Amino acid sequence: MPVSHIRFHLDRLLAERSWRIPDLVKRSGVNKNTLYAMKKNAITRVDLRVLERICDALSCKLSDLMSYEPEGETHTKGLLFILSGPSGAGKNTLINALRDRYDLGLTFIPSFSTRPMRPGESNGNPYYFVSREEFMRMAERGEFLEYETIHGNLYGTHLLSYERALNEGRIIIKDIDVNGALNMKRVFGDRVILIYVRPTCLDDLEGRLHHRGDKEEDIRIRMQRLKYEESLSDQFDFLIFNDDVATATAELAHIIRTCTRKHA
Ligand SMILES: Nc1nc2c(ncn2[C@@H]2O[C@H](COP(=O)(O)OP(=O)(O)O)[C@@H](O)[C@H]2O)c(=O)[nH]1
Ligand SMILES: Nc1ncnc2c1ncn2[C@@H]1O[C@H](COP(=O)(O)OP(=O)(O)O)[C@@H](O)[C@H]1O
Repeated sequence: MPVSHIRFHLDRLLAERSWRIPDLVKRSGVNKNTLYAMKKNAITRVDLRVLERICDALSCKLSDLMSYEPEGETHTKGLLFILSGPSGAGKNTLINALRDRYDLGLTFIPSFSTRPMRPGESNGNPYYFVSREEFMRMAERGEFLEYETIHGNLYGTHLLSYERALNEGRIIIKDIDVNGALNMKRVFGDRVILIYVRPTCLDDLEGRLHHRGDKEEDIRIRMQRLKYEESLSDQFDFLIFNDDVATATAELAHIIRTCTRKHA
């Protein structure tokens, strides 16, 4: 019988590094069956030398790899709704409309980003704006759950903020790019609900970005990613067509209410 209060976080540690079990086998020399069992939290006993080799290979502390979680204290209490989709789909518009018009008690956790601040934005809204050097220092210290380069800028989700919020049972909403969204699903499993947002007609996107005031060059860069984003859309749990903000916001609120009730 696997133990019930000791949890291994190998799944997350691998996802953060974009590694798979064979990568860790190569780097640590630990038997693959042991690692698979640990990843699934299905392991019953483990040699201290094995733990040491895994921590060495991952450059992490033992407390990053495993924890003792008494009843009711696992981070599987909260839920994370992730909106992804092409630039201009209206992800931020929907999040703002939801927070303004619906009382769902949602938590928004700003990511860290190196992109320049736009007019009307401030530090922490919608990002903590940092230099590339500061971002990379944080990444090296393992402070991000995942990070990606998108349209030439770095974006990262802050590990401790998410763990704390999920532990507290919060319902989180955040827009994250398609790669980051799928990585978060790998880390937190069914506590993550993936929602893909797009207009019915993809030709509308450019006009929206012009309307937002984006520069011609920025629009071109954003449109280059469209095909890639669309190619991953079928891996998402829900699809929302944002043609009308009020209708799409109502749909989003309905998804959040239904999933929250189901996971309560
Ligand atoms: N992987 C990842 N993507 C993020 C994160 N935060 C925001 N993003 C995504 O980064 C992309 C660029 O966002 P933004 O600079 O606001 O530009 P926009 O897409 O043109 O509105 C969007 O797809 C966001 O959803 C994060 O922490 N991690
Ligand atoms: N349903 C919609 N119809 C028309 N314009 C929209 C709609 N939703 C959002 N917009 C506009 O499109 C632009 C991009 O929206 P934004 O929320 O910034 O997109 P994203 O966060 O997905 O990049 C903004 O100017 C916004 O006002």
